[in-house]
Amino acid sequence: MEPSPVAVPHVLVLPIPLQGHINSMLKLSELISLAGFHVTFLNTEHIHRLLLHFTNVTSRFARWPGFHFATIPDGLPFDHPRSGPGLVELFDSLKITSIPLLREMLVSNRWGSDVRPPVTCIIADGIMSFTIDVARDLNIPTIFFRTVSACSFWAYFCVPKLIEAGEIPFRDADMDCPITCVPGMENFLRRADLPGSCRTNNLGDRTLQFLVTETINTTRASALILNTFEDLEGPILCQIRSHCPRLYTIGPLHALLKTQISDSSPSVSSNSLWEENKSCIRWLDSKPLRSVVYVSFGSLATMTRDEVLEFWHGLVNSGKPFLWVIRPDLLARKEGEDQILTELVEGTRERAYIVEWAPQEEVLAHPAVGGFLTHSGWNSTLESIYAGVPMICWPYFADQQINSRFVSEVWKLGLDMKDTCDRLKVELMVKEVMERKRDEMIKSAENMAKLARMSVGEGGSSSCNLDKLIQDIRSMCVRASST
Ligand SMILES: O=c1ccn([C@@H]2O[C@H](COP(=O)(O)OP(=O)(O)O[C@H]3O[C@H](CO)[C@@H](O)[C@H](O)[C@H]3O)[C@@H](O)[C@H]2O)c(=O)[nH]1
Repeated sequence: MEPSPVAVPHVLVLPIPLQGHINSMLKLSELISLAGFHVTFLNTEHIHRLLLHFTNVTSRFARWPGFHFATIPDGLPFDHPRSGPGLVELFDSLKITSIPLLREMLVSNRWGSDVRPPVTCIIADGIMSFTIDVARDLNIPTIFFRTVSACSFWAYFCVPKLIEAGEIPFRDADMDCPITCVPGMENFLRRADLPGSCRTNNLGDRTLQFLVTETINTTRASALILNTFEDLEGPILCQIRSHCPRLYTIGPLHALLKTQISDSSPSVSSNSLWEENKSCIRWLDSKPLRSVVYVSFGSLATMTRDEVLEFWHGLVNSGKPFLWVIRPDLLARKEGEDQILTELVEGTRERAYIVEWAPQEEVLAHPAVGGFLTHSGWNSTLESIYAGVPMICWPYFADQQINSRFVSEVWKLGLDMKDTCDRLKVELMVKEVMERKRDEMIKSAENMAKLARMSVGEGGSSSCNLDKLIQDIRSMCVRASST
């Protein structure tokens, strides 16, 4: 009997409810919607409320007739912080709440309708491997999207090998000691550069176990999507392909979206969970070419009062103007410490601009920005690479530790100041990037930006891989419906 053709695939997109993940998943969803697919984007109620409040997602996605949002509870009380130490509770609660709900909703065809077929494919965040078990029972192919760099993915993948070789747990406190068991990184990787959770003496550490298991589970998925590009991480991608042969690199995703959807200016495509303060663009307009240091530590990092002060003094002493994003929850605040923010604003009125959240892509594309002091989150790193802005890296946790090593040692796009936080070092790093090494840094940043632009342009690797992904989703759905 002829298999019944599936006219239009229906993809269920399942993000982790955190800014860096939601942002990338929404961008991917727009690209898939552009191909004419039905897309259901499953948000937690909490994240959906924030998105509706701070962005124009409803009107923006209205242009895709096949796209719709759906929501599920995350199982936590309304006022739970869902960040910092609360992240573990979020993950635990998601697992307990989501698995039965997801199964029930798929079985009852909750997201299908007269005009929308049942779900035919799932694209899940790559650290939600429980999806595979649910989907497999229902014969639905699952593709994983890992929102981190290929280099950090590969390092997590190699952790069992590192344990077997006795490289972790570390035998002493020498963090410069070379790590030799991650193929492709033998010449430059040190203990200090391994993803944050490897810095433990307890191999049963929950975060380490979780990330390693989730990474290895990727081999069970039908395919893997990474937000990176071949010219940036080619040698590491070869290593990953020997375990996950169906690998689509479609980064930088924000740039691919811009090239595929011509009216997608940065401000139009914001997926921010905080209110963007656009007044900083006017402030940047008044500053000379490449004179400003942009400072942001992403959506999750927190800092102590002393760390904030060291950065502040270092930046002020560098003599450069700076634009600093200080999220309302950046400071691990204790009583009386709110005062510090007022002092910062007052003390830097001449040369600095402080906002709670910025339109980051627009800031990085601004000609006045000459350097980016960043926590090395993967989205920020890619956005900086695409904009051709050299980086000063102060990694906070997880993948950021290895991203910063690649930025400084492999791609030569900036400097890595991990594990230090003192005003002299900050001042020195800023001066290196903005003055002493300025020309060489700008040259390599511009070269890499050019490669990034080529990868998302017509015939570029990421653009072709997106086409291939779209075709493969169609064929996966036809195959699944015929078995
Ligand atoms: O004022 C700001 C600050 C940030 N952003 C955006 O927020 C995102 C931040 O993402 P990222 O740089 O990846 O940092 P995190 O929010 O910390 O991301 C988490 O998720 C990333 C992707 O998985 C990981 O690489 C990080 O380690 C993890 O902390 C980026 O798109 C920024 O453009 C803004 O729009 N405005």
